[in-house]
Amino acid sequence: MFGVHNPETPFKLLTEANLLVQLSVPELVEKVLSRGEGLLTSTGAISVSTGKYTGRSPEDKFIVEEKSSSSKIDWGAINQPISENAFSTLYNKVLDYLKQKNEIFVFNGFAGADKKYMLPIQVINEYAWHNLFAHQLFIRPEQGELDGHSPEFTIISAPGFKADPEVDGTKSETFIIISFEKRIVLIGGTEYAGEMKKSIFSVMNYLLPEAGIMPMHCSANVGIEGDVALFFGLSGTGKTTLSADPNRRLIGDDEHGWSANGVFNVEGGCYAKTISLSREKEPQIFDAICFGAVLENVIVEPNSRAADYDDGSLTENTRAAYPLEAIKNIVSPSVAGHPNTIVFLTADAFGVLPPISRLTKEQAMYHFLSGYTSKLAGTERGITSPQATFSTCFGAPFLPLPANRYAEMLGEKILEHNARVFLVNTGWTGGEYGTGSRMKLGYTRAMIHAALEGELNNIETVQDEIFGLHVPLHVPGVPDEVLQPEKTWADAEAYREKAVELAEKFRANFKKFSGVAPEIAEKGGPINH
Ligand SMILES: Nc1ncnc2c1ncn2[C@@H]1O[C@H](COP(=O)(O)OP(=O)(O)O)[C@@H](O)[C@H]1O
Ligand SMILES: C=C(OP(=O)(O)O)C(=O)O
Ligand SMILES: [Mn+2]
Repeated sequence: MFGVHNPETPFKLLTEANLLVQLSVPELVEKVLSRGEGLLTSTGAISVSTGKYTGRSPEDKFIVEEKSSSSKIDWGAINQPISENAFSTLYNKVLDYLKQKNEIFVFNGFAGADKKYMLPIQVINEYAWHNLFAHQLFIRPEQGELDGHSPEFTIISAPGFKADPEVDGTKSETFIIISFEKRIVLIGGTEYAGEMKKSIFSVMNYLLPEAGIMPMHCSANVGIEGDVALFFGLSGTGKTTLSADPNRRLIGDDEHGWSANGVFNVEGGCYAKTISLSREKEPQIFDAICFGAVLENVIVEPNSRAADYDDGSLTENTRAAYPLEAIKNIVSPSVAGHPNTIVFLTADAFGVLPPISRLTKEQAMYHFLSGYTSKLAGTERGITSPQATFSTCFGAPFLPLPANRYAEMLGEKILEHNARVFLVNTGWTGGEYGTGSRMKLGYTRAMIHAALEGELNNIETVQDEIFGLHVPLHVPGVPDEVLQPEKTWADAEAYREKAVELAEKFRANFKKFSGVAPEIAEKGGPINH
């Protein structure tokens, strides 16, 4: 649909090698096992460990500085430039490296479930398990859909190839490079499979706005009435967990587009965090980890091959990848109408934001732009405990264009479809990280349930004195005192100090949005005292 065919054809350059194209799940599982890449576990999932890189590596991510895209990119710490020369040298080295391999795995499929906006993609992998991951996470072609399939973006992942920063222009042995002109994502040095899915998300964040579609870092599900809900949030805030709901059909757990027709999933699978996973608390996800699923860095008991989800010894960022169909109640294909409820998930490490509050239109814009949350342990290299961050659109690491571009689109959509917006703190309560505790999942689920059922539409709220948020006094299934952060802290003065400190951070951060309508900054943010 984006009309540009991949001008480079890495696939053709690789014909000397042994290309294994479009292997089925059982064939890939056999390859993973026979090549010694992973183990079979007691549920039939395969388990792999990724070595040194167990989360994304944002410092090693680059965009090629090219004429056709350069002026559009929001260059900076997130979108770091690399020269065309450096890219093509590395690209040729990676291809030469892959040509030496006896087996290379190729998946052809799509990103974007709405047929009108589907992006044909190709994933070329050094490892069988990465190709299985691609098969489960991206959209699998249906019968006949590959006739004439011509990739408009190609991912090449060669983790065994290590760059030499001195000569290759990278920062380390690892690199994740997007060339929008050549339509290639080149990955080396890291085995963390999440880089592949999040690279295609970055690509969609570049391509979709040009087609008038809003790309979103959110999960989505739909109720029996056809009511669609979106859950925005940075990694670990609960998108996957909270969108898996027995009463609602899942559209997708992480990446969506919102077009004039409604929302659609970018992907064909889910990528759940599995730390402390239990059937009791998260039954849908627990049961989805069956044959064909991929467990990353989960410790497996050597004899019984049972996964020990409580063991975080390799990383807190243990993961399971499985196709959407592994969840029982899904929408297929993953497209639905316009959302009427939008939830912003924030994991507040300060422990001062209310567990749920209803946002005015100005607050919705303010909080979307601010994207206040925490980076949770393990998802990015070097993050070992929750770190407060302002991540615009709750997905700053994946946005190649300036933030306002996305925020304006959301603002228009919220107004046009009159969606109600809630801010939900899935992070800390009763104190900051270290003294307080993580919000109970059962309470968060009850609050989300009430919000989605419209039970919070016309109820009594109290306005939070520091952030100006409208907090419900009662939510079915949640003790009243849990709803008011100051009541959960042992020391009210300590609470106030922390809250004021966070409000200051909000203000300081918001200064960077100079072009924003003044009423958003004035009416959307913390109250001036
Ligand atoms: N109150 C809560 N709400 C949501 N998730 C919670 C909560 N408390 C603990 N968790 C845990 O936090 C993690 C959320 O991860 P996940 O849903 O995969 O996030 P995301 O999809 O946004 O990256 C899960 O391991 C979940 O069990
Ligand atoms: C996979 C990731 O995020 P999420 O948990 O949001 O899917 C990630 O940030 O690497
Ligand atoms: Mn997720």
